[in-house]
Amino acid sequence: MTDTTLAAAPATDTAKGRVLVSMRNVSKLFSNGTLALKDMTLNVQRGEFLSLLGPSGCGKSTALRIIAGLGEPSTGSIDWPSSQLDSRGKPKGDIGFVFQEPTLMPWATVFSNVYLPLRLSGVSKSDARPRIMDVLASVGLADFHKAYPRELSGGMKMRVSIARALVTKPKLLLMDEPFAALDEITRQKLNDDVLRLWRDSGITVIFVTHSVFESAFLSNRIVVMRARPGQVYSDLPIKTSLTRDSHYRTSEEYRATTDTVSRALQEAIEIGAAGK
Ligand SMILES: Nc1ncnc2c1ncn2[C@@H]1O[C@H](COP(=O)(O)OP(=O)(O)OP(=O)(O)O)[C@@H](O)[C@H]1O
Repeated sequence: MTDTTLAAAPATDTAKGRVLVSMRNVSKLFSNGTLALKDMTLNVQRGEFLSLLGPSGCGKSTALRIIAGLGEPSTGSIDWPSSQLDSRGKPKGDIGFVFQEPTLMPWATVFSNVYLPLRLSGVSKSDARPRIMDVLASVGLADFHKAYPRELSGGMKMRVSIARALVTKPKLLLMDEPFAALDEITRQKLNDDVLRLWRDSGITVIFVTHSVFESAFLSNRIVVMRARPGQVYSDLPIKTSLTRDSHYRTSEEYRATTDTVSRALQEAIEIGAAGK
């Protein structure tokens, strides 16, 4: 007996205390006149694995960067209802970011790459060592701490990038198409690992992807965006009673989920193309 619950709309529980971060009526107009986001409102709940899915150019990365504080909204606001904020209104040390490129320092070992965010916040190497070795073990790279990036495969480099994002123990992990450049088998393996890390740590994840299959496998909520202007088109809770593993990938339930998400994405693409 399967239990897929998919509904086009309200995954937005706005109960205070459960919301980690809110985008409130966020618009972004770039200086070249591109309106990347218009009135985007999104409440991200603690502990969610939320995927932002949408056609190229719909503003997924822009939304993620604004949440991370790497860009400012033109209008609207980002609110952190229950986080301590620094003097610039950003949450203190609460965000890890993984980009599509692993962006490792080629001259530094795996250990030193993962140490970087701790070094920047003044943690000594000896204090950092146990945390670094723990996080490397959690991504399966404990034996590679002395290796250099050139000695690693693409998937291993991405694991280092994930370890570097997690070493500060952030509450929120933002991932911008992290596995798009990897082959399918490596991607599936990393999907399994990210799910395990999410389950074990209780961290909140916002994951940007173009892939219906990846988002349906990973997420407990998928926010489908439309383009021109970038906005939330559909908000889909993804529930399953099955363990998300290799059996789930071939299950009828997963197929039904991907069908529903594909339909929502297709509608979002058509509405964006028609400029409605
Ligand atoms: N710095 C910038 N200056 C001007 N326009 C920008 C800038 N960054 C993004 N844009 C534009 O804003 C829109 C949204 O871009 P964004 O990268 O957020 O979309 P996306 O959904 O992440 O796309 P993709 O899936 O292709 O990565 C696009 O039209 C893009 O060209």
